[in-house]
Amino acid sequence: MLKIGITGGIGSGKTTVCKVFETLGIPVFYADTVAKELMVSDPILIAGVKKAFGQESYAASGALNNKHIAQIVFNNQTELDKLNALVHPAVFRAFDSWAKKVPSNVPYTLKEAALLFESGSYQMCDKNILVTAPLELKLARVMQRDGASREQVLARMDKQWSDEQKSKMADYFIGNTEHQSIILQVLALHEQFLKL
Ligand SMILES: CC(C)(COP(=O)(O)OP(=O)(O)OC[C@H]1O[C@@H](n2cnc3c(N)ncnc32)[C@H](O)[C@@H]1O)[C@@H](O)C(=O)NCCC(=O)NCCS
Ligand SMILES: Nc1ncnc2c1ncn2[C@@H]1O[C@H](COP(=O)(O)OP(=O)(O)OP(=O)(O)O)[C@@H](O)[C@H]1O
Repeated sequence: MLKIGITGGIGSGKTTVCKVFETLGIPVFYADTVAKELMVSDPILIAGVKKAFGQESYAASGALNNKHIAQIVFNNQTELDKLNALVHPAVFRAFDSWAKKVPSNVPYTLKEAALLFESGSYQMCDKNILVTAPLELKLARVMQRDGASREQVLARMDKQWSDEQKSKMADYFIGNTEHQSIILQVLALHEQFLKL
């Protein structure tokens, strides 16, 4: 089964692009979403997060206190490394078992991850796509989507590799500005992937 990784900086639009692939019947593994699910369901991970970031990492209901954790990790690289070391191996395992269950008649699958290159998970994929957009557009999108401040978004961007770094490792590119059609670019890539 051909596995294609897809990434892009915060607000580049990788999730939006993946929704277009899904309309073509391509199964997508959303690593960031799975990471969040595991953080409230995997007992070992929950214990690790509480130990690293305190009991207040979870509400009494068991819900994750995203704000508490984000406030710690996006302001301190050592704390972020701790969180990544807890979460990423669990996400890798989940991807492995997800991929095994994909029906054999599917031409290829996508793995969408914000940290595809940074975490090394691109190595689990045969080819990788980078979604790009200018910095100001990414900032505006995330500020609007999450109701976040410019500083909060910049703090996350600062913890991700630059597009320049990522582009050295990518095989394909999708530009996502107002002037570029993601639908046409996805269709063109889909045709290429069917021939791989
Ligand atoms: C820190 C947490 C609790 C903040 O939750 P919050 O709801 O505010 O953000 P959310 O998960 O929706 O992420 C939004 C975006 O932030 C960026 N981001 C998230 N985690 C990270 C990270 N570890 N490093 C750099 N950027 C990150 C990504 O661009 C992501 O798409 C959450 O992001 C988390 O658990 N992160 C660790 C898991 C992880 O590394 N996920 C990303 C790749 S698997
Ligand atoms: N081409 C586009 N036109 C209009 N809005 C867009 C476009 N692409 C993305 N957006 C919007 O920008 C926001 C960010 O997009 P999306 O969530 O797909 O980015 P992402 O790269 O997955 O971000 P994150 O790393 O935070 O998960 C969303 O609200 C989305 O609807």
